[in-house]
Amino acid sequence: MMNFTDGAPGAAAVEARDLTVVRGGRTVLRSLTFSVEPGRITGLLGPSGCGKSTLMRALVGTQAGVTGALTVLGRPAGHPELRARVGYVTQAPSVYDDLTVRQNLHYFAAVLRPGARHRAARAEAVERAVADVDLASHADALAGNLSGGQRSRVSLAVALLGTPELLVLDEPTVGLDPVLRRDLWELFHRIAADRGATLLVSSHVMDEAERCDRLLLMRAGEILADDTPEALRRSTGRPTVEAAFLHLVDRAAPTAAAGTHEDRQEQKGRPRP
Ligand SMILES: Nc1ncnc2c1ncn2[C@@H]1O[C@H](COP(=O)(O)OP(=O)(O)OP(=O)(O)O)[C@@H](O)[C@H]1O
Repeated sequence: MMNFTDGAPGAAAVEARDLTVVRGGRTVLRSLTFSVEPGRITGLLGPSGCGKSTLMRALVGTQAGVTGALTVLGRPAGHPELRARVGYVTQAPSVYDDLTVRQNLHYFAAVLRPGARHRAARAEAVERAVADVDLASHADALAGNLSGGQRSRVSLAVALLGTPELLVLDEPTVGLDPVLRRDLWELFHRIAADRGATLLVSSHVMDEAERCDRLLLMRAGEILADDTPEALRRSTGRPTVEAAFLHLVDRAAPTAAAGTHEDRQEQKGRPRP
């Protein structure tokens, strides 16, 4: 995979050009070109199966079958230097059920910053992350005894430990009640405003689109629109981002059908990874 030259100050947090991903012999992302502004919240929205998780996996360097150019914080996606600079929260909470919330965080903090000399800094980072996700009252509860939403927040706290410059969050609000969803979005905005971090947040809930600074609307492995919520509503003449998205889907329908045919042509000559 190619990469762009090192990022200058103010450069895009993510730059993709002709980014294509083939999974199981099928092209699931096709020739995407976009950039993600630093210090802002970009929403990655689209229906189930459109390729949001695949795109996020490509960004953090865990996806095979990636071609094109993909640069993250001035480095090729997956570069070892990015491990401490990028926080990634998968859809399935990745926490140890037999450890408490605090023990989970101490464990991951030790992986990030091993050694006795970092003990005080680790303890501070753990307490800050617990407070960030509003789990202080459950800090000593076993992760296995938490609700689904609470476990998701532990995962998010793990990603916040290293104060990452880029946070990649795959559907972080799934299964959360409206109050928690609102609180989490407030936290995302605080992280962007106070720390200057860049957030890429996926969702298939269109009302969450209105909370983002910028949107990448996806469908069937393609980007339908890359704009602010306001500009999308204005350019489509629709009152909500959801209505704008549906309008764009209807307009793009013939192209998507053509893409399916291309898929079939591509599959003929391609080895299965
Ligand atoms: N391991 C795999 N092998 C082959 N194809 C896969 C694999 N995992 C996912 N896919 C396909 O890749 C496409 C994109 O999947 P992806 O998980 O990125 O979508 P998504 O937009 O994140 O969906 P959701 O919102 O349901 O999580 C889908 O068509 C899916 O069937």
